[in-house]
Amino acid sequence: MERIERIREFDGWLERYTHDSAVCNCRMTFSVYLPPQAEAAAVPTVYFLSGLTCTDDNVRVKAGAQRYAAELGLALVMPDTSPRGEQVADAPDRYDLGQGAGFYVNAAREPWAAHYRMFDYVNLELPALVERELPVIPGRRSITGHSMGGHGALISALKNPGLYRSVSAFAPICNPVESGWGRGCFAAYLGDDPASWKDWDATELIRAGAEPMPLFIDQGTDDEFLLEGHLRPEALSQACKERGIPLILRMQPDYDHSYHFIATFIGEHLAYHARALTARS
Ligand SMILES: N[C@@H](CCC(=O)N[C@@H](CS)C(=O)NCC(=O)O)C(=O)O
Repeated sequence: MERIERIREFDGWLERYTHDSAVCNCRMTFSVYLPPQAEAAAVPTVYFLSGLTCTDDNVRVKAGAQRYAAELGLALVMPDTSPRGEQVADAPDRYDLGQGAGFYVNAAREPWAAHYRMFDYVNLELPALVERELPVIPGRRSITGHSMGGHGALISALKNPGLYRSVSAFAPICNPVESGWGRGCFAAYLGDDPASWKDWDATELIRAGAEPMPLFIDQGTDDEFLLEGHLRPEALSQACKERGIPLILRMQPDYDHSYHFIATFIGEHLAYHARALTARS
């Protein structure tokens, strides 16, 4: 991998890398924040998966996460949201399909399947690379994300029991098979049979008996995408109740969908992950 940027921040380093991805079959970019503690010893890692229209850049400039990561001694890995490049299929007139909208699934249908394998990228290829090349503790990972990335974080944890010490999400798309955003992407990437979509939907995975794991979610009550029915935390909450999965769902009065909302609560999410990551196992 090639480092293309290195910025001093809170006595640690905000870095950006590009690398050839065998999984996505293209060059990928990601950012990582290494806290000051990483200069003395390897540290645990929190992955942050971003939402529609984002690159690795949005969270690192808007969430204010690095100050907390520096205090807590956590590395933050911030992947891109899709494969990129001229040879990668896209829907240029759509913000919610194609590049910037990988939806953290492995596409099964062309033209998408050639590159859109973000589930394997964020859960397999990227952690292997990060843990080989950077001062992080192998296997000691937690995951969070926003909106489409909150959906990505939830399915990553639910489909890979034991891979993450903890999972949280900001305004996640909880039940994409029932949301406009999810249906649009799933039909394109996975095919016309909605039954095949359920394997990539947190609420459906829980209904189908996913291994119990505590879930921690913050959701603003004034989020326009909540009000339009894209997010459906109530469906996830109901599934968790039926299956005995511990869910902390905090409905935060008056907050919207933006990074102002994320910036308000990111410190609490990182502290939650730090507790799980430093607990004796
Ligand atoms: N209104 C947005 C919809 C997409 C959106 O709100 N994206 C969220 C994630 S779902 C985001 O984080 N956008 C980038 C940012 O706020 O920096 C648009 O049309 O571009």
